[in-house]
Amino acid sequence: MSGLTVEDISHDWGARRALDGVSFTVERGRFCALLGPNGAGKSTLFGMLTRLFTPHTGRIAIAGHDMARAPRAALARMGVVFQASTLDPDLTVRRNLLYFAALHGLFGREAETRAMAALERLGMAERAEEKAARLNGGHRRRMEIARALIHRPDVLLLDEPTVGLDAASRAAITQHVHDLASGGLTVLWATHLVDEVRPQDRLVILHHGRVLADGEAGDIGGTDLTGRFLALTGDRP
Ligand SMILES: Nc1ncnc2c1ncn2[C@@H]1O[C@H](COP(=O)(O)OP(=O)(O)OP(=O)(O)O)[C@@H](O)[C@H]1O
Repeated sequence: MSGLTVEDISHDWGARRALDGVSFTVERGRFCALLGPNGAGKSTLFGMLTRLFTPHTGRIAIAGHDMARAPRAALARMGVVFQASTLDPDLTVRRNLLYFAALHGLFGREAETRAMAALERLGMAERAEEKAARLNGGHRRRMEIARALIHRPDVLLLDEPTVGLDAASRAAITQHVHDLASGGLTVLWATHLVDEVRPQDRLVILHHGRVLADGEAGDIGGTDLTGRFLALTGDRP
């Protein structure tokens, strides 16, 4: 069973074709980078994957659950970190997670245990009682990732999760999420930053709504993924 299946997905914003027959699958427990320049269609695809809107054609499946036929099961197996922050700045880190746990029907000791375990995984346990507003951008992102894991999803989707972070925070979060994939989580990581992709990652390059390359990053980019990416997307420096 694949972790994530995207089959022949298209979407138009008015006269503009944002996605044009996009297909790829991600094996379970794999880190997949969805790499594309601004306007490639990454956020539009995330909207489809999270059922913000429904594709008219094609098929999406999350951990084997078809999004059209079994949306509740599919969404229950998915954790999402959106591009814009959605934390409550006035609540503590722990309370933010407990609030989210309640949305998944988790309460009491079970919710507390899961919240602390998720924070532990992201190296955030010692921040549990701090208000979210006091955290720096990198720690806020880690907290959002911890929150997305609280219901133990099989698939984690992240839409440009390092935007606005400094180099050290970017590297730390990229490493944390690679570690999660090594632990069995299927990850789809949307980015326009080539340096977040590692040779052993699964890589899908999206440009003008089309998949231009799909395979292992090392095979696609060789020793110069940046050069290959720029050549494919036609944007030479
Ligand atoms: N709500 C919308 N209404 C109209 N057009 C849209 C809308 N959202 C996106 N688009 C257009 O669809 C295309 C794909 O945009 P999308 O935001 O999905 O790309 P992206 O890869 O996420 O880009 P970015 O990295 O800039 O976020 C672009 O041409 C964009 O202008």
